Amino acid sequence: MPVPAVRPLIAGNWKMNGLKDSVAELDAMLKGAAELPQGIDLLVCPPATLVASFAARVAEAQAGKALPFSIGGQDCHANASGAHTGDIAAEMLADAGAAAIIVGHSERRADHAENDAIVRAKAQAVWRAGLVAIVCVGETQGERDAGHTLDVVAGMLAGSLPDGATAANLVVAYEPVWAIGTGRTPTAADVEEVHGFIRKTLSDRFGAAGETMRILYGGSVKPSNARELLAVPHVNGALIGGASLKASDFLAIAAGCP
Ligand SMILES: O=C[C@H](O)COP(=O)(O)O
Repeated sequence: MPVPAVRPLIAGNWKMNGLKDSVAELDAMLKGAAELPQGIDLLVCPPATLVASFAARVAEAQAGKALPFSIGGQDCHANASGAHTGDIAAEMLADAGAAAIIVGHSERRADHAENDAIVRAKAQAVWRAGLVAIVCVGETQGERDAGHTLDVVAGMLAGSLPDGATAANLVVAYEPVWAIGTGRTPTAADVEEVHGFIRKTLSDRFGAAGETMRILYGGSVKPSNARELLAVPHVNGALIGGASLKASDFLAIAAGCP
């Protein structure tokens, strides 16, 4: 199928890393972002404790400038408020200045027993708060070895994506679980197969909107492999864990956008 021109998104997921003094890394990212080629969106998802201060810092840096940089959350509860000790609502992240929220990351699915129905409800919560949902899908090593990658991804997309997705409110991140934090990545041909499959699935379900929804690749993306991965058809950016903690690596990956 034709490969549409889609504006890339380079997103950093800091996971459970970062303290107040990590603002120095954010400042370095903001400085470097101004020097990147035009047309690349950047997003950093720090721990919830840093969302408000980081968003304020980004807003300061953007004063009078077109700097496509935003701050996001890493998870949210499906409800807007209530008796859910330790949880955070999408509305709270929006109030703190987040523009997007990751839902359905494999670490949430594994550590917190989140299934597709829960992920779907969370994605709806993200939209209710007016933010962009970044929904993660991906197979385990065992599923890949058994030749079930596309079936697993199809099932996760069908179960995790709510109706009503548009190119503006949904980003899909393909993250093979076995590639996360391991230094191992699928071949470019394997990434192309899965991203092409996701594109077709999105187009079949959401029509024209599905043709330009961003599909990110995530799992051991580094400056050394970013250029090759980002050049794969239907790879519209990256969701980066470890390498997003260091401004120089994050910026070098972004510079690898075709
Ligand atoms: O959300 C990000 C992914 O889990 C990738 O993490 P990683 O770049 O450390 O492999």
